[in-house]
Amino acid sequence: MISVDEALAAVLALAAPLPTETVDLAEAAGRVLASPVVARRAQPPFAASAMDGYAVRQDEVAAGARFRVIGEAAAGHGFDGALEPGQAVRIFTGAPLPRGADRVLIQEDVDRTEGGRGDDATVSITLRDGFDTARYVRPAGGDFDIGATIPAPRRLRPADLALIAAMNQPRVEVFRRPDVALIATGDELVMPGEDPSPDQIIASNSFGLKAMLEAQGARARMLPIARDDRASLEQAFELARGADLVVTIGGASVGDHDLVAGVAGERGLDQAFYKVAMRPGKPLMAGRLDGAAMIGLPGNPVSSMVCGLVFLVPMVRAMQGLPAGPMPTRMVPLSAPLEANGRRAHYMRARLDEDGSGVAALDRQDSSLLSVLAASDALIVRPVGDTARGIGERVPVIVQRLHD
Ligand SMILES: Nc1nc2c(c(=O)[nH]1)N[C@H]1C(S)=C(S)[C@@H](COP(=O)(O)OP(=O)(O)OC[C@H]3O[C@@H](n4cnc5c(N)ncnc54)[C@H](O)[C@@H]3O)O[C@H]1N2
Ligand code: MOO
Repeated sequence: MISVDEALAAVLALAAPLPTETVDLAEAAGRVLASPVVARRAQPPFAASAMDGYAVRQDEVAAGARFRVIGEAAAGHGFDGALEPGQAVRIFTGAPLPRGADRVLIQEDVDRTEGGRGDDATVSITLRDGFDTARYVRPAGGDFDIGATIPAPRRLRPADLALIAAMNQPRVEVFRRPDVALIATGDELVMPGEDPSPDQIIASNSFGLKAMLEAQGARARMLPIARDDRASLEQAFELARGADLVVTIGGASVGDHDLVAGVAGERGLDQAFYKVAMRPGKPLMAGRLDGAAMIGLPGNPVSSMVCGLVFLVPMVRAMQGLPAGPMPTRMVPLSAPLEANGRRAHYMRARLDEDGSGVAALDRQDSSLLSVLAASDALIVRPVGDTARGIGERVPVIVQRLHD
């Protein structure tokens, strides 16, 4: 049995970054940027008004000052001329500031007077006492300048997409999504909604894993359930061809019906390891098969989900060019004591206190209990041989990601 760290290093060695592709910005949410984005335009490209009001010269601003309104600047339609002393231009939010102006008076602060008729019509404004002293001018390039750069790799969030659009870049280069084939194995399994015989149960693991992997940017294909015979498993491996990562679920242990390692071996699996010193998840297997990475997950539902989190998530992240490494942990004080740990690293299903300031392991830790997993929002990571821990001691915790 190897350690979790050794197993993680071995699976990450199977997970090189995938080739890149160029996609429309509208399709890029959640993808990982593969090359930096450089602004083709400054934002704002001109000094712009931040408010609706009147553009004037800052050095003329004083309570009671009067200005003649000589024109209008709206968003998308600037004022062509230049502002002379004593003049103002009606201006709206987002409009370019006229030449000569460097201050905007908000319309709430002025009294407007209209005089004359026809060609002689004049509009003037007078600044009231107690006016707002802010300048309300957004300088050119105040958000970003031409050449501003978003570095890669980076998972593109909604705000990034808005920023890239503002930089006038309609497409981005991203890493290809990992294609993951999920193969559930076992005569006891039927799909949800089907009619199980008394000896059967519902195949649940692929649903949790699919959601977990897709939340990380992968595409996960659920292949038909492979039965506990060679032909059925062979067929499933055939259907998995072309995937970047093939994940089997179950059939990994030592029972007479546990066929995965045998069949994968006959198909040329270059095995990296079998069995990891962790709980749950001991009978984990990894290797390379037909040019793809292959991971054999244990069948117990919590084992497969914990292994998914500890190994598959880092793998699909690395395949998308993100830094390769373990799931991040946070040190959180215990709000209930823990017994000493044994010879396998233990990933204990746990709940954070309401305010996140403490964490307690749930009572039942059997690896078949999906209801306990679903009630948890964290995993306490117990190293091999960890001593008993008391209330208030800080322990490493993987937070939330089971529910992402
Ligand atoms: N003599 C030993 N027996 C077992 C050992 C061992 O070391 N010696 N290891 C145990 C551990 S730890 C685990 S974990 C399990 C894993 O075994 P397998 O990977 O071979 O899994 P199965 O036997 O196929 O299934 C285990 C359990 O999980 C259920 N299952 C399987 N697939 C699914 C699925 N897609 N959805 C829902 N549930 C699934 C299956 O029905 C079994 O109940 O082995 C121990 N035994
Ligand atoms: O190590 Mo197994 O994965 O307990 O359930």
